[in-house]
Amino acid sequence: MCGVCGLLLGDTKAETAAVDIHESLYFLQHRGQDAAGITVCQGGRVYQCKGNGMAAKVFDEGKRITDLPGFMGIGHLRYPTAGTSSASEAQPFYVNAPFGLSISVNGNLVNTKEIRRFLDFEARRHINTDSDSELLLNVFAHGLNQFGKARANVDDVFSALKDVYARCHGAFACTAMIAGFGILGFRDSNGIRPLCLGSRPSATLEGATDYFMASESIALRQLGFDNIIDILPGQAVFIQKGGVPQFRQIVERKSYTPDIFEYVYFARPDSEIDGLSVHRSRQNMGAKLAKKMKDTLGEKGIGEIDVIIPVPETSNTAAAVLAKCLDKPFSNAFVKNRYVYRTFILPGQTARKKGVRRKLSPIVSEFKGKTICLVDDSIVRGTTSREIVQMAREAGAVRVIVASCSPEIIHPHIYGIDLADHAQLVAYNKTVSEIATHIAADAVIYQDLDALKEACTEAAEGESEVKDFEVGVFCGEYKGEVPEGFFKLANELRTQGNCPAAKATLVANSGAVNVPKQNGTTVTTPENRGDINLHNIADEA
Ligand SMILES: O=P(O)(O)OC[C@H]1O[C@H](OP(=O)(O)OP(=O)(O)O)[C@H](O)[C@@H]1O
Ligand SMILES: NC(=O)CC[C@H](N)C(=O)O
Ligand SMILES: [Mg+2]
Repeated sequence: MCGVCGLLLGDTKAETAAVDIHESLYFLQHRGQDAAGITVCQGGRVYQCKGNGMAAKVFDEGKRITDLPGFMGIGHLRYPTAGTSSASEAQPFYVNAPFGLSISVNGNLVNTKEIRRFLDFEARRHINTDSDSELLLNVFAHGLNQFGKARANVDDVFSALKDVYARCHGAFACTAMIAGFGILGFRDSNGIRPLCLGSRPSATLEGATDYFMASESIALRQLGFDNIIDILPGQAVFIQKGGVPQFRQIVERKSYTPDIFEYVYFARPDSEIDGLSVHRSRQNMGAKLAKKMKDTLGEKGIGEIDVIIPVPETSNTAAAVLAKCLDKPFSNAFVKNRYVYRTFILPGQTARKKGVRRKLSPIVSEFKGKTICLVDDSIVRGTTSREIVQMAREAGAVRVIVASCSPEIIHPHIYGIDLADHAQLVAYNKTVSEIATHIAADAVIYQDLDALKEACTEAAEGESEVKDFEVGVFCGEYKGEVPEGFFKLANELRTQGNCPAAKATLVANSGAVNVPKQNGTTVTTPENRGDINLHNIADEA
């Protein structure tokens, strides 16, 4: 679930776009911890810095920003969900022809094999990595090139996007830059991945306006942007140098169904997505889960619970409301190590497991001799719940109930979350009591899907058009099309690819043909191969 952004300063002589973009990356960091990048443009020339690591590492605490001059640019934070974790797949991606195009993508494509074939044999464009985002950029570039012009106009840009929507299936929210011309934002026809736009008065040129797009509204607000609107499903916006936003419905909207996982886990609580407050949705999840607990455990069962304990950090909001609704004491009895970040989006199960113990530790006195109810936003692979149930017992809890703000996750996520194949999902093919046994809890209680959807729709700040969500992980019905044989192929490639660092699951989604094989000899994986990092100042360290 990457973070993307794009900025165009009203003062075209300004050279500080990278300063603001860099700042915004800190408000989007929770969406991707593996790689970060910024591409800017000054005088028609493109400058870029990107690499593996969090923003602070890649940009060396801001030092590199001075090497990135320009009045417009785009940024990216990567959580790899296709291709590999190689530094060459850090974004933004750049292609020189036509016009010097750069792109930042949040999302996943589901028909990469077909696109790769098209680009290879028909468009005859060279693809240098396993990333699906590089494919999307090249489809766009091919579309623009078809006009055979030395300079594109705004209509050309929108027309080329038609090709992107026609050929690239899946979910995506993208920011793009055309050197010397302007910045572009567009969103898939179901609005699965988020993107919003805001404006602020220019600080350096009177009467001029700066425009900024980002995955989450918090990044806009913290940088002083206002008048925030969501880009709509199938819609694009282009802001030409010195101009105002021009909107175009590129394809008909198929639905308006944002990914419910944004509200459950991904987004920051201080963001609003598609008119729904993430914070309020999580409060509602807590209230609805309290009701489900009453229905499941009855008065006696509820009476036995001594304390409600959140599993920091995402579930804090929901757990506090749940405790209030059940009239129970609430305790922050798991302390979150502030120097450890999100564990779910770490690459590799070993790192994730280690991450949980490093991140959470119990205040023993809060557990001793008690019946506790642990509240988490989701139970996916069960890595977190298995570890924390054990920690709670080690700390002296006599009974441990685990309550999840979202229902059982039994299907893979295919639109930009590395949410595994069925076999890795703890709830797959198990009854609730089998899940409890698996994570060594005395009981597990899950939110119902309808209640979760209501929790989100009831979080509208004013009007929201959103009445339904992408919920494929819970029910197996995805909003976008899923090509025939997609899961079978993904599973086959994943099994063959048995290559932890390269994240075989990701290779599966990329449509790449040469999956590394484990035959006892040392294999060159996409991970340890040298990268060709084109025009990247991060290499000059
Ligand atoms: O069942 P699992 O596979 O462990 O995945 C679910 C857990 O992972 C996430 O936490 P994470 O530590 O990533 O982030 P947070 O601090 O925002 O809660 C999520 O909030 C759950 O706690
Ligand atoms: N999580 C995402 O949005 C990832 C974007 C893209 N599929 C990548 O892996 O780089
Ligand atoms: Mg968590």
